[in-house]
Amino acid sequence: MAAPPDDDVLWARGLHYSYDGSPALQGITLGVRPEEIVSVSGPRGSGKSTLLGCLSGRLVPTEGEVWFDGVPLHSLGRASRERLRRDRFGWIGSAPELVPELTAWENAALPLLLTGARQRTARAAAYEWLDRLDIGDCARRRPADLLQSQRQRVAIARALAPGPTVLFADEPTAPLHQLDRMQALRTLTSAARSHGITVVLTSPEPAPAETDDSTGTSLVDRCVPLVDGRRTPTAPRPVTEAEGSAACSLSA
Ligand SMILES: Nc1ncnc2c1ncn2[C@@H]1O[C@H](COP(=O)(O)OP(=O)(O)OP(=O)(O)O)[C@@H](O)[C@H]1O
Repeated sequence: MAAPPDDDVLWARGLHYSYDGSPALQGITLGVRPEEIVSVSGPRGSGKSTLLGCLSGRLVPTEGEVWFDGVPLHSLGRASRERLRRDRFGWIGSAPELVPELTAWENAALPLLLTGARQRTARAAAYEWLDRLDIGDCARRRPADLLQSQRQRVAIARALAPGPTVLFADEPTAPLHQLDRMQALRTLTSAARSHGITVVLTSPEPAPAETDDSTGTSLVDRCVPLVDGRRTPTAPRPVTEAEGSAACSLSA
């Protein structure tokens, strides 16, 4: 078995995944460099969520390999995989799944508390991220008292507060309005960049949201288009602003 390239923090080769015999991924190979922000795009059912699931250790591929930082995720036992996910990965889903009984800061602090951090440390980190995401004044409110866009920011704070090496975000802006979408994506990508966090996110088609309307710049470094569980040709990296938006829209 060939070792993964040294310069990729996350590397997958020949990934296949089937649901009850129906193929969702059909031989995906993909490398992600440290601190890179990659968007996996494609139409509904193209396998984006399944790919993210396999890369993040939520799903075990039917066939193929996933390596993270030199560790073969695909062959780890369940307990080691869960530990690695907890300690090194962050996850944001398309719906902000917050604990309704907890306040915003308690939700954001939860993963840190679960890894044994002291309450004071977890609270400080939670407040810091909520502030950074411009929702510090919502810290004491419960999810039901927040707007959807604020809840999604709490979910982003919760994913970033433990300082993951890789953040996986499955259509993180899907439930938001167009304006909130761009802002949430800008917030997420700039927070990740400033903290050296690698990001793999999925983006639906049509209307990938990676190009910042206000500046015309691409918020992601690279788009990986999928169709029917396979990669389609993609732009070389690093992409320029024009290439970034073209690569995303071409794959529609
Ligand atoms: N839990 C499941 N059980 C059975 N089939 C599934 C399941 N999840 C996904 N699939 C199927 O696998 C294929 C890929 O689905 P996947 O959700 O990964 O695609 P996607 O690109 O993320 O789609 P969407 O944008 O709709 O979320 C689809 O044909 C889908 O119907």
